Amino acid sequence: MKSVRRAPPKQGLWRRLANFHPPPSALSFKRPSKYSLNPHTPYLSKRLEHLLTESPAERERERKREGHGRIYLRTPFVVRYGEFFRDSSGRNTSRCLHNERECELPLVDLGGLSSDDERERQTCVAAMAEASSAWGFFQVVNHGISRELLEEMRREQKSLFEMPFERKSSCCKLLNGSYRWGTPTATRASQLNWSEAFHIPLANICEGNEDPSNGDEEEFTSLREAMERFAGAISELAATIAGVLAGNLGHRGKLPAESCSKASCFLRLNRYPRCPFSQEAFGLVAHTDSDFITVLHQDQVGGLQLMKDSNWVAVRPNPDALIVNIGDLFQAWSNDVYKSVEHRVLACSEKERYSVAYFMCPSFDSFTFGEYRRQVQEDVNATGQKIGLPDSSASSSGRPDCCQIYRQSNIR
Ligand SMILES: O=C(O)CCC(=O)C(=O)O
Ligand SMILES: [Fe+2]
Repeated sequence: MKSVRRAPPKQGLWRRLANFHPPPSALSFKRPSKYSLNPHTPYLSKRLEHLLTESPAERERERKREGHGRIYLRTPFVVRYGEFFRDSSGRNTSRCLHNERECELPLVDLGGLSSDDERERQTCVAAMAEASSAWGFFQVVNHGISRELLEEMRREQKSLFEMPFERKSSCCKLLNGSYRWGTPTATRASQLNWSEAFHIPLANICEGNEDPSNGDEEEFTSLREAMERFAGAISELAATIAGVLAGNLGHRGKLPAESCSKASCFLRLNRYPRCPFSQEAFGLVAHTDSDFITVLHQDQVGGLQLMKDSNWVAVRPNPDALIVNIGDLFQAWSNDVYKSVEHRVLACSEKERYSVAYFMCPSFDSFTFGEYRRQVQEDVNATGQKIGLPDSSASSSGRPDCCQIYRQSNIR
């Protein structure tokens, strides 16, 4: 496997990828390094320690209190990051992020793909291709994933996040090392993700319960089964969509989807806790996805925004639809025909929000996805941006986050 050569700025990996129409290849994937849970300042740590070790009964009491309006006071997010939202006099600062225009994303009925009528099929393909170029995002209905499966996945996701804070970081083989919360490197509100997530390679999900000595595994059987079914269905959907979009560009042979292995694709379970500083906090800061294509199942709370014609627009949730977006690799692979568009999630004070994202990350003959991620990270560190992205105005300091480099945007 050749290593990735550092390319000069302006050309960089991005341009090389753009001219690269890859045959599928074996993928060597490197697991993400273990997430550090302890970026806490000393004067907060004692309190946090207490929070981390609170008993289930204590958590229950806390939940009840939340229900009676005494919310947020002791959550790890507030303890760790509350100081970002106070000015020097100790007052809460306030800046409103919530007045963006709401939009209806292009909606594609995937039923058209299996139509006997060739024109109908072509209309469906054209709608996806058009949206991928003009928006980088679209919604799909009649996507073939049953409502039951989506609901089951959401139920399992919720009970997973219900676990005590400390358990989430080290609970079992299935999840170990995949939990992250907040943004350990953040030094101000604009860099902070007010969210927690499990970022799980498909290989982990499909491994099965191989180590019966690990008592935790049993507890997660229903989660694993739901994830396995969900991952199977959503990866098939992503491969179909990627194949159709690649076919539309004239790539009829081996498609990138075929070079995806279970080790190179991820499920990311996101939870956005209620946030007392929602006027100025991000659930997820502005970023583009570094993968090939992402398929997202979100709940009805809302908060996802994307960049359209240099403005942020809010995506109105549609209960029947999944959201598809183009990642950096697909933009490069398509010679910029399809766009990897910046998006972000706003925090919400009223309701917590859940989403599940599937990241399709193929590999190529000359480099692995892990190498690609490292190169992107180097580019971000050296130049402040992902080389070749259209928006060069963002001042950034990114960090690799499996499938993403979060670009710290100029928004204050
Ligand atoms: O939760 C969402 O709506 C978006 C999630 C996302 O952009 C991501 O995980 O990369
Ligand atoms: Fe994303």
